[in-house]
Amino acid sequence: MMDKAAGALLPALMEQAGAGAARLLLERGPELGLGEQARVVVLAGPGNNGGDGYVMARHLATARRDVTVVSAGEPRTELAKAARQAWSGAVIPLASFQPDSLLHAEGIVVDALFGAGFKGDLPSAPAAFLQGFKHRMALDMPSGVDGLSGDCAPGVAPCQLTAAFGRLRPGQLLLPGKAVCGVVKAVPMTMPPESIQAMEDAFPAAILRTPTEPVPAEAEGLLRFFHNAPGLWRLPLQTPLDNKYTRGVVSVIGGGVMSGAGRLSLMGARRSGCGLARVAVQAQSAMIYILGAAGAIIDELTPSVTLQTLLEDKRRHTWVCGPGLTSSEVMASFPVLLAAKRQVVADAGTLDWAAGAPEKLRGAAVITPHAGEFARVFNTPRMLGLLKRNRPLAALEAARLTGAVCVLKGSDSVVAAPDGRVAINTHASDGLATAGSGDVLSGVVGTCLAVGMAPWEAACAAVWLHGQAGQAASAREGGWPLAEDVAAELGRARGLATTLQQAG
Ligand SMILES: NC(=O)C1=CN([C@@H]2O[C@H](COP(=O)(O)OP(=O)(O)OC[C@H]3O[C@@H](n4cnc5c(N)ncnc54)[C@H](O)[C@@H]3O)[C@@H](O)[C@H]2O)[C@@H](O)CC1
Ligand SMILES: Nc1ncnc2c1ncn2[C@@H]1O[C@H](COP(=O)(O)OP(=O)(O)O)[C@@H](O)[C@H]1O
Ligand SMILES: [K+]
Repeated sequence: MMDKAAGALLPALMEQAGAGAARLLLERGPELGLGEQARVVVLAGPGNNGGDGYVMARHLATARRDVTVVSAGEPRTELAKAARQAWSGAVIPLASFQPDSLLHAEGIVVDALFGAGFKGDLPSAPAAFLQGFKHRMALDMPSGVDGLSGDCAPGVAPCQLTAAFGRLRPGQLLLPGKAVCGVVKAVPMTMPPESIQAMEDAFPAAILRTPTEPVPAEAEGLLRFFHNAPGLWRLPLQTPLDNKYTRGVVSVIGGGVMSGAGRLSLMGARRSGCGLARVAVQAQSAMIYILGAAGAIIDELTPSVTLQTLLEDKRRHTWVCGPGLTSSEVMASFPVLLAAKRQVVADAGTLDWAAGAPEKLRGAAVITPHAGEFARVFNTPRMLGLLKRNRPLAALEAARLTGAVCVLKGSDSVVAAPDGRVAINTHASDGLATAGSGDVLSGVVGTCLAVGMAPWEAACAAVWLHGQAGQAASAREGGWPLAEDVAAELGRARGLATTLQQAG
């Protein structure tokens, strides 16, 4: 709960939000196709989002813009009431507003109906009102979008521009919300640390912390969001004292039948900078790995050299288990690795092996399901519901059920740790939607773990490196890279990450 002193800061925040949103509209109106004299209609809801709308209207009027406020309900909060009072223009009840075809085509509606406080179904009259306009700008969120998950209620009117207040919200970055926010622009807000805390208290857990922002002790263990970027984690730099072992050893369980996935994972690990990568594979299938990667060591499994034998080498602490593996290959390796207390990245075949039985993954350091794999492992109605409507919570719950960090892959990957940290990754490329790109990622996670990073930081770093490599490979290949092209960019991605993390 917010204390009194923190509460006293909120009117100033609303003033900054409304003034900043007005400035944003004035600056970006021409890009939205609005003329100099375009009329602005603010649809104000009953909460503080509506309050922001009244403040914005006041600033637009001061800037001599033609602005009309339409009310979709009397203000209910003290803040919104004060903002309403400070607005000296008329307020037209929604039911009395007269439609006007010119206004609808050439003006813009500001969606100040609901923001972070939206719950349930979108009322049809205000939703239809918003939809009637050609141009729309949202304050905080387009009404009907859940600020935490990006879930959209039926009837959401997509906006071309969304003003984010001080901080981004998860729902502005996660699909489907991201798709209806249009361009999201942060309205800078001067916030002393007390106001950051006040905002967090006002909207629990639904703003994104920047990488360098400290987490207050009382937030430890609670759900909290971060934007994934260098600085949130730190990759080790190269030093003259390095040798291949200090850079980390990654071992991959190689599939006997489907070798491509394991080879891509190997490539991901090597290209992202591990000092040594090895593959453990049944002897009869070893040749493809031997011919495919001159710099890797291939350990041929025979009745006399078993996985247990390889595990006697304590330097081989990090393993990738899953890409290209059949269930029997997983059964013969994954439990053995866990019993030997190794750090394991569980992907692909290992996830399929754990279908309907997430407890089988307990002991893994990181799991990397895409939505289909997630649905197979966590197949209860509750988890399937979360997967559909709240990916951050789905990933968090998966992390808590398995004790592993969960990377829920997609165009908006989320990385959740059992302790409540959830990173949202927006640094990626559609070019990554190509077969084998996830296999590459599992190898990168392996490298980040092998070099000594903690599992959540390792997974976040790997997702960012993979995203950066995806962007670079897409640029190089005209938008259509292969997984191999993505892997080829990982060294440069790591170089960039280390530069950026030092700058941050
Ligand atoms: N307090 C602060 O520090 C700041 C708040 N800000 C604004 O405050 C907003 C959040 O304010 P609130 O918590 O008041 O929430 P909202 O203004 O988003 O909405 C809450 C109101 O809408 C009603 N409501 C919610 N869902 C409904 C539905 N489906 N049908 C009908 N009525 C529904 C609720 O009963 C409540 O009256 C943010 O989105 C942001 O715009 C900004 O001013 C920035 C600073
Ligand atoms: N549209 C997209 N934008 C950004 N990243 C994407 C997109 N589509 C897929 N990805 C990323 O590409 C990878 C695909 O992994 P996965 O589905 O496991 O593929 P595969 O099994 O073929 O290796 C994941 O890391 C995912 O986050
Ligand atoms: K809104």
